[in-house]
Amino acid sequence: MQVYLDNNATTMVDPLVVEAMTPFFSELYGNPNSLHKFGTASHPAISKAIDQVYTALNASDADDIVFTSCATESNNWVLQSIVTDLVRHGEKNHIVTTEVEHPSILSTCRFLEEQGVKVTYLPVNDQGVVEVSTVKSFITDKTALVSIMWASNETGMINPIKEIGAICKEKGVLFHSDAVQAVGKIPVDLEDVHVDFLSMSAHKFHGPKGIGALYIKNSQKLTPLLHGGEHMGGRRSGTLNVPSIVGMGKAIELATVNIKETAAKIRAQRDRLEDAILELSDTFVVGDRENRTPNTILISIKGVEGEGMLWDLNNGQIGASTGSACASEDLEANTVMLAIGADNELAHTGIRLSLSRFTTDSEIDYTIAHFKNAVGRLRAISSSFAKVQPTPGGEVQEC
Ligand SMILES: Cc1ncc(COP(=O)(O)O)c(CNc2co[nH]c2=O)c1O
Repeated sequence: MQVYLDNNATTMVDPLVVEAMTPFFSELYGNPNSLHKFGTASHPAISKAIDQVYTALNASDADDIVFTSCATESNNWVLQSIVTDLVRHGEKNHIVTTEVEHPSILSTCRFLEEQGVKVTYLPVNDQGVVEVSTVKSFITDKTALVSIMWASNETGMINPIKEIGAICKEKGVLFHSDAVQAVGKIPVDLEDVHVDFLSMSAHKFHGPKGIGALYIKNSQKLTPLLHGGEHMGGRRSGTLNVPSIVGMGKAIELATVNIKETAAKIRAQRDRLEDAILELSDTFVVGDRENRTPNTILISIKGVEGEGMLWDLNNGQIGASTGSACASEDLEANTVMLAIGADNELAHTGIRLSLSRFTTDSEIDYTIAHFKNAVGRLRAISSSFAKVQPTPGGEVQEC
């Protein structure tokens, strides 16, 4: 049996999405900007995909949805263009974000700091969530943008976006949320929650890789990151990736049409897996279940290196991760676990398991059995998990 539990890294493309995309590779393949019928033939499908994204986010017609190549591009676009529009020529020079954002936010902020932009990296609490009062206390009259992720890719923990958005609106500060791990997993209603910009990525909700989008409220001015054509109303140049745009539209529709029922099914499987693993001694899960995306577990197993556990799981045909794939190649401690106060040893023991609507009950059963055996094996050879075993004479010895 093969079990894929790394859906926060990327997901399988839903076969129904592949079916929707197929005609636009070799049949309706014209450039949508061409005036002939080969180009205009794809326009209805592009319009439908845009409508599917608007519907999924409950966005207003006054807002813009601009397709990008990925959420990394969307995040770079907002941060770099806010500097172009509000910092270089204006009185503002400050960005507020958190210590636990995705590298596409943190690395871009560090790049902007090299250009003189002031960035505040807010701490998170022991649940990995940023406190509303903390955000409020660091906004000044020089703050150009607040950028805070809707849900963590590492822990699944959900930030108080509605409250933060209300504060930003009240203070007249632009607010961006990287919602990559929220869209398609939990309800995102932009009539109910105020954000000026929102990033999303199709391959996180069973759409194709290489396509994302940026939501822009009320057509807010935002200098393009990519120049060189009138695509997407001059917002983002580059020939439209029609198959992937169609795929993103179909994927977001499938992911959100029954989102509450789907989330409940995934959560039940996640909780059963989590409960079983927590029966093991010296284990703990980051964050409470009520304020977490339904598919994610970041669990610490004392005495078991995360990479060693990944290797054992992989040998058992189970795919998981120690955190963001963007950082998985190195053997560094999990930054989020360090941020919530875990010591360095503990921060090396994090394993992230992320389910999807395609995860089956038998896959959960198999994972529970393998996980428990793996922990026993790995702890038996772990120097940091010394066991105290009674000897025949009753003396106790370290081993
Ligand atoms: C919160 C968040 N923002 C941005 C990105 C980048 O999205 P992309 O550019 O469309 O790929 C990711 C991908 N996160 C992960 C990729 O691999 N493991 C992860 O947790 C993410 O989780």
